[in-house]
Amino acid sequence: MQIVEIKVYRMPLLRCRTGLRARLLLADGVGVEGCGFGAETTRVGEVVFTTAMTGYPESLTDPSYRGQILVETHPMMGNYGVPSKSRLFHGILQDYESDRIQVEGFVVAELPRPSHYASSMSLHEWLRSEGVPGIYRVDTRMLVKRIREHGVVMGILSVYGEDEEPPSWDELARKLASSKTYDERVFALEVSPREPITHRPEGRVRARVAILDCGIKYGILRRLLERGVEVTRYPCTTPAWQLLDGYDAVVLSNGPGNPVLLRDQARVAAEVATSGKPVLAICLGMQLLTLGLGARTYKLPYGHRGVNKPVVELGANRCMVTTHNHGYAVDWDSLDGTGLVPWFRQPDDGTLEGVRSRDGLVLATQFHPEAGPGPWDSTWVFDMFLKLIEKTKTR
Ligand SMILES: NC(=O)CC[C@H](N)C(=O)O
Repeated sequence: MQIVEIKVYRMPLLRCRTGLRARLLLADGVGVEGCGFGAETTRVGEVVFTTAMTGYPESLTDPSYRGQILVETHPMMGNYGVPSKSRLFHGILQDYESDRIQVEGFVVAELPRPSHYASSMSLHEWLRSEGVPGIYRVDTRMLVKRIREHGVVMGILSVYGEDEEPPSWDELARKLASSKTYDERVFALEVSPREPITHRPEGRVRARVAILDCGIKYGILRRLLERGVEVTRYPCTTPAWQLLDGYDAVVLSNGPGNPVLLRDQARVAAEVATSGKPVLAICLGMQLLTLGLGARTYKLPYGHRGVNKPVVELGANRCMVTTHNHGYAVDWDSLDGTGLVPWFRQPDDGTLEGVRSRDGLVLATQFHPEAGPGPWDSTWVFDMFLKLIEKTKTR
């Protein structure tokens, strides 16, 4: 997309504590100047926002944010620093959703100094050590309003030293125009493991589950391991027979990017879903499952990202507050003939938030029942999955 005119917004910048400045340019011509933090580098990504008020270590390491520049609506980020990686849960990092920062860039209004007993470093140090740029002291309300009204846009974020010549807006515009858009890139293969990885629970093994790992959040592993499930994560390119061979059930993971680019994975999802074994599909997993069975997905104008999103369980007359991170959704009207029925609905915009198979063996949520971060209202979905596994094992 060609930028016709650039309009620059600046907050009064007295002094940047980090000694860095930053420029963020959106593809619609909005330029924002602020203080920089993290790495002195330039990155391109789709600019999206989350309404989560906390849980930034989990959001930043969520592989589903790959390819995106994340704006936080909550005005202060970094208050409790960055959790130490020595905190483990069943051998998995306790406060992270993967081993590294996944976002392309981070946009926050204010970056306070951290204070917390479990903090090992500041947000600035963490982003710098992982080569990720950040910008603070910017009007994130203005950015979010624009995205909400005009939809998500591509953007470019550049961090430079306070005494250096800033990259020109034209140069940033040129780099942005020559980059591929988010929707046409396949990110899932970048965050998927190269080889199978097995994690064993502490204590008795109640079930063995194979995961089609297209960028799984560690929270899903934690919720399975604490229930006595041994999990084996397979690369996103694994055929269905391997996921079914010797396992009690299959999990189709969350992951980044446009689901329609993952045709082979959608076929695999449909095969495991019709195998007679229980299947739990989360977020991208639900999109692959529904696509594979003949439904359609579409892009939401500005997505659902937050830890404070209501979903209504259809037929049960109850509502839960849940964690979301999705830019695409499944079309309600395309479920006919798939063997799937609606399960959850988002009451704000009516988005389909979950489906189940008619025989009840396949459970799929568009939201994140593992809630990392987020309220634990929906972790019972994992108990339901375990009950299904136990029922089918003794059949
Ligand atoms: N969290 C996810 O799995 C995201 C799925 C997909 N990439 C989307 O944005 O809709």
